[in-house]
Amino acid sequence: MQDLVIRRPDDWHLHLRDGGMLRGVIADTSRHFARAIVMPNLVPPVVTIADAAAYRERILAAVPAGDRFEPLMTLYLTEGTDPDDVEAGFRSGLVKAVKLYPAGATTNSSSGVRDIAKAMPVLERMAEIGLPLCVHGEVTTPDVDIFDREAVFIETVLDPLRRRLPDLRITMEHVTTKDGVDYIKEQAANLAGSITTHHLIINRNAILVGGIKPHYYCLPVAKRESHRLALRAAATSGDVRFFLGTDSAPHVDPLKECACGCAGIYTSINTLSCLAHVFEEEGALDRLEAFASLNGPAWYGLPVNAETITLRKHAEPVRYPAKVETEAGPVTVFDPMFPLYWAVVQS
Ligand SMILES: NC(=O)N[C@@H](CC(=O)O)C(=O)O
Ligand SMILES: [Zn+2]
Ligand SMILES: [Zn+2]
Repeated sequence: MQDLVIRRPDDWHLHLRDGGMLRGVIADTSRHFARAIVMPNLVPPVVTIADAAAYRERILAAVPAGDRFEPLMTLYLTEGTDPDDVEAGFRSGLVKAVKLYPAGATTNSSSGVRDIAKAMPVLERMAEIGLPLCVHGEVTTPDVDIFDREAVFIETVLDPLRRRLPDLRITMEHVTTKDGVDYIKEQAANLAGSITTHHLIINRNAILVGGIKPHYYCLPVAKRESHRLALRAAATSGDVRFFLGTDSAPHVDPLKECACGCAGIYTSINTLSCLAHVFEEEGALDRLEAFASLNGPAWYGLPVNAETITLRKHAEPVRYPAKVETEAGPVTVFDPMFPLYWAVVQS
């Protein structure tokens, strides 16, 4: 038996959904994580500070009694977003980031941005006041191959945006490529990247070899092995610019197991077990705390959590349910395809 004590972690990219799904999944996060940056891609999306305040209340109402969990709210950037509303949300402390979804890039992104020039007044204001922009970094151009969409986004959208607004603080979310890792490392300031648990574990073979596996399909789609290795090196390096954003994205099974399945992988319940496994494999258990608990707060200008959690390595594999049952329906849990020995000791 081996114990590892780390500051209580936070999740810097999380989908909690709403209603019965929210009630079904929130405990898997609030059990282990103190805070999470909550994605605004509901239907309809969380666009205004009034939407965010109301959503925050619904989340808090769903947190199990006894858990202390702070949702960090984001606004969904549209071409009509009002800079004054965004600034008011930032000043009040409610809004911690604004999220850019290129229209059509991912789940519930149809209200996102088609022409970034139209969002410029908001982005300029954010650069002025220091409010971070979180980006789903993929182009949606039909002639760009799905495996190249992140690299092309960096070149054609992100880099020009950074040149135009160097003071804008940008989180490149769910980085999936070596190109993304390298780009972040090259920058002197104002750019950081979140990395998911599953992109440290699977490459694209998981989706396609031996039959099509919808529960390994997410966006950005997992890439080839060399990219996974670059992500692992970045996450376990201790570099302050990389931190955990699980992108745990629950969908009910019927919406994934069908002819046109949704993108999203549900990892909240076993993320910390998976991460301890990965960091141990990389000989970097001593850097798990930086990735999961320290680098994110530093980037978002928030205090590190005072509490700690203990991860314990057991002699026998620890078990997780294959599915989480919610009022909305069953949600399949991410299967890392190897046994997990680490688990959080419940206090
Ligand atoms: N990651 C995903 O595959 N899906 C996310 C959207 C997103 O983060 O792009 C979702 O909301 O389901
Ligand atoms: Zn995304
Ligand atoms: Zn996401």
